[in-house]
Amino acid sequence: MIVSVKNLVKRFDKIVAIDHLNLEIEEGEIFGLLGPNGSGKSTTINCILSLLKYDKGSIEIFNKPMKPDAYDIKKDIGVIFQNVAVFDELTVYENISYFCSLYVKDRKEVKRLTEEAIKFVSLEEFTKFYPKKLSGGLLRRLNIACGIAHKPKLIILDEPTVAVDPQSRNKILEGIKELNKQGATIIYTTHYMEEVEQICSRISIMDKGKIIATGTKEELKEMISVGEKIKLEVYNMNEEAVKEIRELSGILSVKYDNSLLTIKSSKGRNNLVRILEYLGAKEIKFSQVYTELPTLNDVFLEITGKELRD
Ligand SMILES: Nc1ncnc2c1ncn2[C@@H]1O[C@H](COP(=O)(O)OP(=O)(O)OP(=O)(O)O)[C@@H](O)[C@H]1O
Repeated sequence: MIVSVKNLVKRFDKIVAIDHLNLEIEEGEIFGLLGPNGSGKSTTINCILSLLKYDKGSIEIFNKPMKPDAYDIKKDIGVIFQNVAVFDELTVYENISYFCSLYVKDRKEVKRLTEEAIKFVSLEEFTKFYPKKLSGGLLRRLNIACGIAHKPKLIILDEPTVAVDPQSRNKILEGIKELNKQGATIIYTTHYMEEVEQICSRISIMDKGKIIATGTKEELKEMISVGEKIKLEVYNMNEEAVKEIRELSGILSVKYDNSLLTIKSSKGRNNLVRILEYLGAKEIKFSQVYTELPTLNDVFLEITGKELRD
């Protein structure tokens, strides 16, 4: 086991930030911790890293108890925090080299690893730049390079793509997949469901300090009753018709707003056929039919009754 968290409880005075949380992360996973702002993702990470004292529970990393002075464990962990943490007085090259030298003593090896990290995040043209001269996306890439240059076995990224342009975001996500291919286990926290769907092999969904569901994205979507979302543009719909569609078999909910009819149906075949037959029989005209499979937001909505919000 790479990370094992048992019964973790963390309070800030009266706020219970983490409420009896359990996590097991195995070697080779890209593990996603998905939850809205304030759900407890960063607090969980800070406890895992022994940066925060917790009230109850136990944490093991690489099958050894994690403690504030467990340097043998820490040298094999790379952390990339939400807030960029680099030195303004050092250039791109000097920053990466500095962070790498905290873990690696041999100077030649530090140079080799620094150059490799620069190449990995495509900052070759910016090695002599100071952080203040970098755009937001490039700065994030520097932050990542500083966290991974020493080739850690476990890489923890806490919301590394907040306020990043789409191009840098994709580069970051592709980079994470590559680090995983090279052998690193990844923990990735975010409130963007698309990101965990794109890269994570397993996902835990958090809300109010608790893990409310865990599985692959397919398993999570299997847990809920929504099978698909059907959207149709319909122009002459009255309340009676909305009510009758709601009563068709396999229909979970119906919303009609601004000529758009949104229907959530349960798993199973022929839901769309039944709706179209009904509209045909009632001579209700429609155009544009879209169907969507459930998203992780639907999973969150069904379990918690509220939107994950993107
Ligand atoms: N140092 C602190 N003192 C008091 N309360 C805190 C502290 N840090 C976090 N909290 C509270 O603990 C809860 C969990 O916060 P946390 O930052 O872990 O959530 P998060 O999921 O990482 O959210 P975000 O994406 O906004 O960082 C929140 O209610 C937050 O207000």
